[in-house]
Amino acid sequence: MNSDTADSDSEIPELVPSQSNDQPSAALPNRVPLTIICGFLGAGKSTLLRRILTERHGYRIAVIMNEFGDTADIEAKSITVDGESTTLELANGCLCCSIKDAGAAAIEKLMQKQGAFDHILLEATGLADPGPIAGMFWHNEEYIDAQSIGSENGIALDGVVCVVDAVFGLKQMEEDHDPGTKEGHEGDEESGIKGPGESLRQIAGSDVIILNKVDLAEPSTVSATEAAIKYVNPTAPIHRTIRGELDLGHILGIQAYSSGKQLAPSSTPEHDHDHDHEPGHEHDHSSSSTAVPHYVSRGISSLQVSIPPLSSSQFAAFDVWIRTILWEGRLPDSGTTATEPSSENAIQILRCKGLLLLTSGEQHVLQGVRSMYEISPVADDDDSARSEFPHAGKVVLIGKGLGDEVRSSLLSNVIG
Ligand SMILES: Nc1nc2c(ncn2[C@@H]2O[C@H](COP(=O)(O)OP(=O)(O)OP(=O)(O)O)[C@@H](O)[C@H]2O)c(=O)[nH]1
Repeated sequence: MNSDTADSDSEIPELVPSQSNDQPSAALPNRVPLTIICGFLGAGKSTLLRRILTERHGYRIAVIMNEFGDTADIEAKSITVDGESTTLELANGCLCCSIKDAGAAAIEKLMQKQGAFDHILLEATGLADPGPIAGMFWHNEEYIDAQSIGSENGIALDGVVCVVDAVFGLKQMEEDHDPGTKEGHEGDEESGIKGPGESLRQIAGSDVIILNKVDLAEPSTVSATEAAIKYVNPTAPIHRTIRGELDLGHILGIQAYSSGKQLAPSSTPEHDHDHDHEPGHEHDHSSSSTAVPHYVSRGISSLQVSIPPLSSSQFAAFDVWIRTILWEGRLPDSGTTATEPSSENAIQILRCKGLLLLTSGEQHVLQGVRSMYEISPVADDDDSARSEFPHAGKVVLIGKGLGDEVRSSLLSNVIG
C-alpha cells in the first residue's frame, strides 16, 4: 500500500510497487538520513545552522544551504569549488555545502563524498513550504536509490524541523495567508476564502518545532504561540530554545517517516502526560485549542482518532478510507464527486501519521505527506515503537476540513 504522486490536487496518483511492505524503512540499510530545516523569517535558522557548523557536538553533518550568507564566519579546513556548488570541510567534522540549486546534481555531488558525513541537513530558504521538499526525498527513486545518485548510499528522509520565532511567530501566523496565486495552493482573495499561508504549512508539515528566542518573548506570548502550534500540529514535539541551543538528538535521527514513535503522548517535552482514552475519542492534545481563533489557523486543524485493534478486513478498509480522503479530498460516504477544492469545507490533508494495531498482533505505521502515503509494518525488533503503543492504535490527520464527520466516517467505514 504505497502511493507516489505529484503534489497537484488535480492529478490522480498512481499506485507504484511497494517496497516498504516487505521491509520497513526503519531497517533499510545504507541510507543517509536527511533532515529538512525550515522556519519563519528571522526566527533563528542561521543561528541554529551556525551552531551546528561550529560547535563540537560529535555529529558529522553535511549542511546544504542555498548560500553561505552570514553563516560563513566558520573555520574551514579546505574549500572545494565544483561547478554550482562550494563545499567547506569544517574543523568540527561537518561539511558545509553551498549550492545555487538544491536539485539532484548538487545532492549527487555531495553524496559522492561518501564516508565524510553521517547526516544531511537541508536548509529550506525563506518561507518555503516543506511539503513538496519532503515529498522530493520520500519514496523518490532518484534520491533513495544509491546507484541513481552515483553513491554507495541512498538518502532517507529523517524529519522536517521548523524554527518558529517566539516573539513574532503568532503574529506571523495571524498575518500570513495564501492569496491563492500559487499552483496547488488553496485560497481565493476575491472570494474572501483565504488559504493557509506558508507559516502554517510549515508547522503542519513539520515533525519537530524549535520555538526560538524565548529569552525575548513574554511568557504569555510563548504559551499562546505554543498553543497555536499544538492546535495545528499536536504530534510535533516543541522545544523552547535560546539561540537554537538544544541537544541535536532532538532533531537528528528521529526517523519521523519510518516509525510510529512520534505519536506517543509523551513526545512533547513540555507537556508530558499519559492517560487512557476511549477508542475514537482521543481529545485534541491542544487542550488550549479553544484559545486559538480560526483566523490564526486559517482552517488548519488536526484530528486524532484512537483505533482499536483491527481485523485484516478492517485494515484493508482503512487503506480504502485513507486513500479516498488523501487522493480525492472527500470522505468515502460523501458520494462520487470530490468537494470543490476552493470550498471552505473541502478536505485537504497536509500530513498524516498513525499506528495501526492488528488483532493478529502486527503493528503498522501510517505516514503521509499530502497525497503520498505509506503503510508499513513495524519491524519485530523495533521495540521502541512497539512498547509505546501496547493497547490502541491511533491516526492523526493535519489539514483542512477535519470536522467530526471525518472521525465518524473513519470509525464507521473501518470499524463498522
Ligand atoms: N536574543 C536572541 N536573539 C536571537 C536568538 N536567535 C537568533 N537571534 C538573533 O536574531 C536575529 C535573526 O536570527 P537568524 O538566525 O539570522 O534568523 P533566520 O531565521 O536565519 O533569518 P532569515 O534567514 O532572514 O529568515 C539575529 O540577529 C540573531 O543573532 C535568540 O534565541 N535570542
